[in-house]
Amino acid sequence: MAVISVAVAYHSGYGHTARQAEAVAEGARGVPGTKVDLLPVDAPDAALWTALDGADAIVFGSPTYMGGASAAFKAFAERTGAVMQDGLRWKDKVAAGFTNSGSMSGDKLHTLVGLALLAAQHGMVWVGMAQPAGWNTSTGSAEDLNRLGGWLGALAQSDHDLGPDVAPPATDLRTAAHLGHRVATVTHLLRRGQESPAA
Ligand SMILES: Cc1cc2nc3c(=O)[nH]c(=O)nc-3n(C[C@H](O)[C@H](O)[C@H](O)COP(=O)(O)O)c2cc1C
Repeated sequence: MAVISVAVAYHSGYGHTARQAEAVAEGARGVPGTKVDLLPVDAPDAALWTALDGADAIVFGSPTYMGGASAAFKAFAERTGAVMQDGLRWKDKVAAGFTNSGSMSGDKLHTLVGLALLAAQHGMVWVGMAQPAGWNTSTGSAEDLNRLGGWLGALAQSDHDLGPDVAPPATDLRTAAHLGHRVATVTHLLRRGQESPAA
């Protein structure tokens, strides 16, 4: 079996989104033949760009600050312009995204849309949740997978008065792990397709 690599490229100002990133990584690691790198992007150095260049899939993650990605994540995203100008160097890599914020909605969708556009600008192949929304029936609960009902990427919510040791809650970490697992699975499928192209 071919080994594929998934990079989780994220920013976290206060540690909550870092917990979500770890859960995405754990979900990806659960797919046999998958190597995973957890990569903070707030101090981009040569090692970061080398790791991202070598990854088969990149999962972008940011807290939602003021209704969008954090300034630190945006600074990283702007620096990827050099990758785009270098002949779309990340073209055909798999991409996905996640975000965490204080409010249930918190305008998180806007952050995810920004992450998906970043991937589109790079010619990457976006993978969504492939998971129905939870907690939207009279018998549903906050423990449902995908309780916040996102399709484009994984959503998490962290109460403002709780530290990253307890927030986001386990239910959102399971949702993040689901996305990581999905990304690794799709990346393996694409790799197999590249190895056995249709006649
Ligand atoms: C500058 C700033 C802006 C924020 N803007 C939002 C927002 O637009 N919506 C929201 O729900 N929460 C907002 N929050 C709350 C954060 O998203 C929340 O505390 C999150 O858990 C922080 O993640 P982190 O610990 O990874 O930085 C904001 C927090 C900060 C510091």
